[in-house]
Amino acid sequence: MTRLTLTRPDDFHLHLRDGAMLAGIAPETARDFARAIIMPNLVPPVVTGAQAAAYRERIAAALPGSDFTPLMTLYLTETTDPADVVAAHKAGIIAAVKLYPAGATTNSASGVRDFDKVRPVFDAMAEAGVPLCLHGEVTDAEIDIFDREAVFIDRVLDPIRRANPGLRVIMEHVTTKDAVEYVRANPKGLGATITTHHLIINRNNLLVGGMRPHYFCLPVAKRELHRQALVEAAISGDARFFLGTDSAPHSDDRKECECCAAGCFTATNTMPLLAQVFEREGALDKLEGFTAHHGADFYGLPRNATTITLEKQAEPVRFPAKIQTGAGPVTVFEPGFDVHWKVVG
Ligand SMILES: NC(=O)N[C@@H](CC(=O)O)C(=O)O
Ligand SMILES: [Zn+2]
Ligand SMILES: [Zn+2]
Repeated sequence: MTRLTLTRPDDFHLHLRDGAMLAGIAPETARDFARAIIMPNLVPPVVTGAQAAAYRERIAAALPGSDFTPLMTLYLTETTDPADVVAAHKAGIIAAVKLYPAGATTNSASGVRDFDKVRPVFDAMAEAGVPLCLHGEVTDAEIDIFDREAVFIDRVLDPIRRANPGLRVIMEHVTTKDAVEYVRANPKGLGATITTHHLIINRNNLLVGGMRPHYFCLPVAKRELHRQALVEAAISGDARFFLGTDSAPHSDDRKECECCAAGCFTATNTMPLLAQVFEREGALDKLEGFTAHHGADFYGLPRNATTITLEKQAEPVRFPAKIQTGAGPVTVFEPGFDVHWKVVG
């Protein structure tokens, strides 16, 4: 197959940032994607419906003439007002609420420490049908960073789901076989996003032969067997697994320094990279479900009516190495293998 026309994809986990960075990188997503779930971890975070509405306006202003639709989220804190969440969802301002355990990742200091404190919000969300997106890692100093996702499932996620069986939950950017197995074993109300980069790199790519700051993200890439479990889930056709790129731009000076910020930037080349990965697995026929159908169905959104076309090139395709923004250059994720697919329409 050399030409592939798919329903236009959506990105169910995206960082667009704000200000000059937003202006510089938003077109990279809007070029290929119809919609994206926009992460609220700005500084300060997006915590109220009014702030989400204002952020949505700033995104629209950064994309003049584009029909891209940002699907907004609220950043859950221990003082979030359940009534504000429900009202913002009812008004069509937000599509979901995002839970960051305090300290788990970039800009998560205002996240949740005591999960009991947000029970009333979960109850209201379950009642009103508002989905919960999770950064699923514990933050306890004694837990090894490579085990933090698996421990989160047992200690935090499973208890939340038992206490609120009606809550619809999306485990974001899953990185382990454990997470894939947990989703498979819990058929009701549970979905998971998988990033582009976690389908491509394992922890050796991050650490062998020198540390690669542009491969550092959270949750950190795991062993090869986990990457393989993610690929199997993505190409399985199982509708509970869908694309959330977690494209998370940081300017090069924040990546190439003593304390490198976490995040990989894949907005520019995600669809060609995924086509390459799915083709390698003999699963190009599963790419449309993963990138365009499963997530929309999970969120109860209509599937996009427009399409995207990818074409296989004889020569490897060259993508820009960096996107220049008013907030500095951002390095585009480099997969470490030749990519022959190109978006042509
Ligand atoms: N994934 C990351 O490594 N970083 C994200 C935050 C997140 O999604 O955890 C960011 O905002 O930079
Ligand atoms: Zn995260
Ligand atoms: Zn993220």
